[in-house]
Parts: sequence; C-alpha cells; structure tokens
Amino acid sequence: MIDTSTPAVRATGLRKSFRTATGENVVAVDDVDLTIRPGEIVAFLGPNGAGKTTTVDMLLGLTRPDAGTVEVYGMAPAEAVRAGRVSAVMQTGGLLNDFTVAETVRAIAALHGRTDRVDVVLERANLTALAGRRVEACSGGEQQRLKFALALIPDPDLVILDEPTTGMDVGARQEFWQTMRADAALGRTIVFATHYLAEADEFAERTVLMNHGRIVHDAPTTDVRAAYGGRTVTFRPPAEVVGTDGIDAAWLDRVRDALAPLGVTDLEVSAASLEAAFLALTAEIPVDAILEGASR
Ligand SMILES: Nc1ncnc2c1ncn2[C@@H]1O[C@H](COP(=O)(O)OP(=O)(O)OP(=O)(O)O)[C@@H](O)[C@H]1O
Repeated sequence: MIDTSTPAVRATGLRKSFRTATGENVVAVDDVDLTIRPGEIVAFLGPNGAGKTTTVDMLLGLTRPDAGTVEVYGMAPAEAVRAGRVSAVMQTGGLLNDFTVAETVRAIAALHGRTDRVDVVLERANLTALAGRRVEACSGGEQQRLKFALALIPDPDLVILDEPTTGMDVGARQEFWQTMRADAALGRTIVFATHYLAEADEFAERTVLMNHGRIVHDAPTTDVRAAYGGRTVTFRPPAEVVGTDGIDAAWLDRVRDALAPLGVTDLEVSAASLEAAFLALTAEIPVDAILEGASR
C-alpha cells in the first residue's frame, strides 16, 4: 500500500486569504511549507482560527490556494481524491438520519464501485455490532466512526481528519482513537487537526503547531511534550481561595512570590488547556497573562 518514494503531501508557500462580510481581509494561511512522508501520523494543533481547516481544505483540493502549490502523492489534490489515494473525515458534512449504519456504508461503497469493502470498513471502524442501527440513533462518537468508515472505503493511502472528536465525551474520544490507532498500525498515513494537546500527544508522532496561519513549531511530538510537559506544575488550591470568579488574585500573587526563588516559571493553576500549552510553547504572552487566564 505504501509508496515511500513520493511524499504523501508536499505543500510549498501556501497562502489563503478571505474577505469577511464586513470587507476585512483575513489571512487564514500564511506561507505554509509542509512535507509529510508516507506512513507518518501528523497532528495539526492550534487554537480556533489558527488556519488548520483552511490548510486541510487546500490539501484536499476543496479550497484553491491564493499562492503556493500542493501535491498529494505527486498529484493535484482533487486528482488524488478521485484516484482514491486520499480521503477525509470533515467537521461538517451530513449523514442521512434514516439510513442504518450498514446502509450508509453500502450506499457510499456502491458510489465508489467498492461494495467489496463494506464488511472490512465496518470492522475497521468498530461498527460491525452497530450495523443495523439507524444513524439518528447513533451517538456523536459513533457517527464520527461511521464517517471514518466511509473515508476508508477507497482504501486510501492518506486519511485527513478535521477535528474528528469535537463534542465527544472522554470515553467516546478514547474509543475513536483506539479505532484510529488500530488502523494506522497497518501503515496508513494520517493527518488530523485538533484542539487537544492530549490527542496530539497520544496519537501523533509529529506535531505541527499552527497559529495565525503560520506553522510555529514542527517537531516530533515527544519534543513538544518535553517543551511543555517538562515544566508544568498543576495543583489544587485550598477551597477558601476559590470563588465563582476563579482563584483569588492576591493568593495567586503569594504563590508566585513563594515559587519565584525556586526558579519555577510557567506555573499553571488549572488543568492543562491547549491555550496554556500553546502559549508556553510559543511564548507569545508573558507568564502573568497565563496565570490570569487560568484563574478566570
Ligand atoms: N470562508 C471564510 N470566510 C471568511 N473567513 C474565513 C473563512 N474560512 C476561514 N476564515 C477565517 O480564516 C481564519 C482561519 O480559519 P480556520 O477555520 O482555517 O482555522 P482553524 O484553525 O481550523 O480554526 P477552528 O479550530 O476554529 O476550526 C479564521 O480567522 C477564520 O475566521
């Protein structure tokens, strides 16, 4: 299945701007260069508006770049999609509520001329037991797994997923990634956009951090973890300093003063959020601002 000589994705100088309803020009993607090798598992990590979806759309030929080039397995993206080399699980895009899981898979498999793939993709997406269930009776997580099953029908070399677990609870998210992991172990190239640092950490070998349309960090995920996880302290403050508005600011100042002589920086006072991780990694905002943000 894997052709190792041609990159799965080669993008150079990608740019895309949009004009908003108020006539403002928004640069969504700003000079992005990216090469993804066959077999890699890559996370696009970044906050809202970072440019992840616009980048993904260009990789799939859904949006035409203003400048730059994209090749997927050496082809124009739309051609790669047509050839069944790449497919996607997008944030939007409906399933038909009245169909069952199996009917949905059979219908799309018929369109692809790949009815031979129905059973295998149901199994890969861990949906065999739910085959007779109507789509409207499936949970959000099950519906995303169904979209994943549909993406697998052409047996693509590359699967691109745009924030596939948004809105899922922790259990559903874990189940989704278990399914993905089992499939990726067979050698498929996987690129996914996410808000969740934990997802990149657990699943991706490589993390591409985006902010304001640019790639600000592109490294093995273990390096991202070291840059972030290695210098974070999380703790539970005493109940009396926690109010409805957050943690008492004067008390936080005392914590900061107490820890300063120990050389502690980037202290977090909430569960690790992507924003805090992202700020720590890109050092865009001073630590004080992170503390204030976390205490709100
Ligand atoms: N069709 C559009 N028209 C106008 N602006 C757009 C359009 N699509 C995206 N943008 C803007 O481009 C920027 C990047 O958006 P994009 O959806 O690519 O980011 P993202 O990282 O995927 O964010 P999210 O995590 O919220 O999905 C944002 O400022 C967004 O408002």
